[in-house]
Order: sequence, then C-alpha cells, then structure tokens
Amino acid sequence: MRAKARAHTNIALIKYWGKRDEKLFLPTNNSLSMTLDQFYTETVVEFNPDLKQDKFILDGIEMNPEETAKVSRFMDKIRRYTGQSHYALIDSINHVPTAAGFASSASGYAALAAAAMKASGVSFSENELSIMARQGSGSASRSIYGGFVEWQKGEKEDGSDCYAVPILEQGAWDLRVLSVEVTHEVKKVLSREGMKRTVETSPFFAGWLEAVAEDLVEAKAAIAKRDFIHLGETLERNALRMHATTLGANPPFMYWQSSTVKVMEAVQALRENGIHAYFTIDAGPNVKVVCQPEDEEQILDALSELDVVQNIYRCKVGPGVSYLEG
Ligand SMILES: O=C(O)C[C@@](O)(CF)CCOP(=O)(O)OP(=O)(O)O
Repeated sequence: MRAKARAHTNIALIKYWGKRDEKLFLPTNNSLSMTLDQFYTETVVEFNPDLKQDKFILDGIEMNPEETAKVSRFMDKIRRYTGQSHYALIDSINHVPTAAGFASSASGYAALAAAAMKASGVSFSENELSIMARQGSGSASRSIYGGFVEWQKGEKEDGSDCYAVPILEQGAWDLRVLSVEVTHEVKKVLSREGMKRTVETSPFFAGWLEAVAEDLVEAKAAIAKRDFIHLGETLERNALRMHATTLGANPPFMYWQSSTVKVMEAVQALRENGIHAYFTIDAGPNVKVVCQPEDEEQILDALSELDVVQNIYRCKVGPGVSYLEG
C-alpha cells in the first residue's frame, strides 16, 4: 500500500496552450516536449486505513489545508479509478529550483500519479498513467516518458484517447537546454488562467490552432531526421506564436519582461554569428535555450555575461517515470 516514484519535468517544444475541457484537462491541440534530466520530483504515497484525511508533505513541510485539498481532489480521482478507499500520506520532494520557472506541476503530478497508482495495487498501462497525470496538470501527462514525447489531444469526450506517446527515447539524440532564470518584477499569470483567458477572448487563438498543427508536423519531421536547425526554427516560431495569442486576449497580458527580451536578443545575436541556438518561453519570463552539445559552452558564456541573468541550469534529455525502493 506504499510506493515511491520519480518523474522529471519537461519542456514543451510545441506548446500546449488551450483546453477544450477544463474538468478533464483535455487540450485544444497536440503538444510535443523534451523530458529533462536535471529537474525531477520524488513522491512517496502510502494508503493508510487509520488516516481520516490525506496528509501532504512537500519538501519536508506539511502543506496547508488549501494545498492539501488540491492534492486530495486529485487523489479522489485516483481512488475513483483504482477503487482504493483509504486516505494517504503523500510525501513529495521537488528537485526543481522553483525559481527556474519550471512548472513543477509537470514532474509533481507525474510522480504523484505514478506513486499513487502503484501504491493502490492495481495494474495499469502507461496510457492510463498518462491519463491520470493529465488530470493533475496537462503537461504532467508528458512526463511519464523520457526523451521526446507527444501529447495527443484525442477526439473523445471522455478523454480516453488523450494521453502522451513516446516519439524518440532518451539517448537517441543529445540536445541541451540552458534554462535561463532572469530577474523578474511582476507576478506572472498562471498558465491555467492564461490559457483560459486566451481561449475565451483572444482573436489570435484561431490562428494559433492552425499554426500549432503545422508546427507540430515540422517538429516531428525535424526530430525524425535529427535536423536541429529545422527543429530549432520550429520551436522558436511556435513559442512566439503562443505568446502572440496573449497579447490579443482581453485583458491583454504578456509573460515577457525586459530581461526576457534581452535574452531573446542575445540568442538571435548568437545565430548571426553562426551559432545554432534557439529559445522557447513558457508561462513566465524565463527563457530556455535549446542547442547542440558542441555549442553549449559558447552559448553559456555569452548568456552568463548578461546582467539580467540570475541563474543558468544546464539540462540534457531526461528519463521517464521510475519506481524506487524505500
Ligand atoms: O508546457 C506547455 O506545453 C506550455 C505551458 O507550459 C505554457 F507555456 C503550459 C503548461 O500548462 P499546465 O501548467 O500543464 O496547465 P494545466 O493543465 O492547467 O495544469
């Protein structure tokens, strides 16, 4: 009745941006990510008949009732799915520098889903695990697998065909991600609210849906051919297209800050000097720079010189979910 799992965070190269069903976390479009090696969450779940409610410990601190209620609602989905009736102790450690702007929700919900499903004692497929993780946070559905992963939006109302599938396993293509943490002033609009407002009010959202489908085809073709320049051009274009939709929302909002743009300009300057670097940005001001191993040091040096850079985390392609002893 106890299990421990580790799941790594992922960076979207083709973005998940918009839901067609808020309750089931069904997206409007397919997305594609790269699991990262540096950042992960380890979670222990222990179902215990003596517990009168779920107990949630995160990084050694017992969470407040509001945080616990959020995790409990997710655990109720697990209990409904597995028939497990007991409450659980959930003990999670995030090896994700939250300041890095990584939505630790991806590794957090993937690790929680894996440990909870395992502890419940039922047998389950990776599709089922991806579907469960998805109902914690959409991007968590992709962290079930390592390497390059596609989350299929599916067509069915019940989301039974909405799960991630592996595209290219870890180790097949050595790319690097420099996660650049910049100074930031204002609180960001959380991705969940940001995509909701965009879907509901941005006239650019229809254009996004057309463009993201084309970008996905390009990205998969580039990955199949290990064509980094083609992948880089596609992922950078896709990130810019995603962020363009927020400018058209009502009220408009923007995740970039001046520090963000300085990093973007530095990446473009690197390319003008013949160094293949491309950036992507999620629901925050931080920038992730994607490159090939041979260029990583040079790019790192160039970015480290920027006064707006607080930290740079060096990542490689990471593994899928694993189950641990203890
Ligand atoms: O990761 C991507 O594809 C792109 C984003 O990071 C934004 F840039 C969206 C992540 O959204 P998530 O936190 O998964 O939302 P939830 O389903 O409302 O929890």
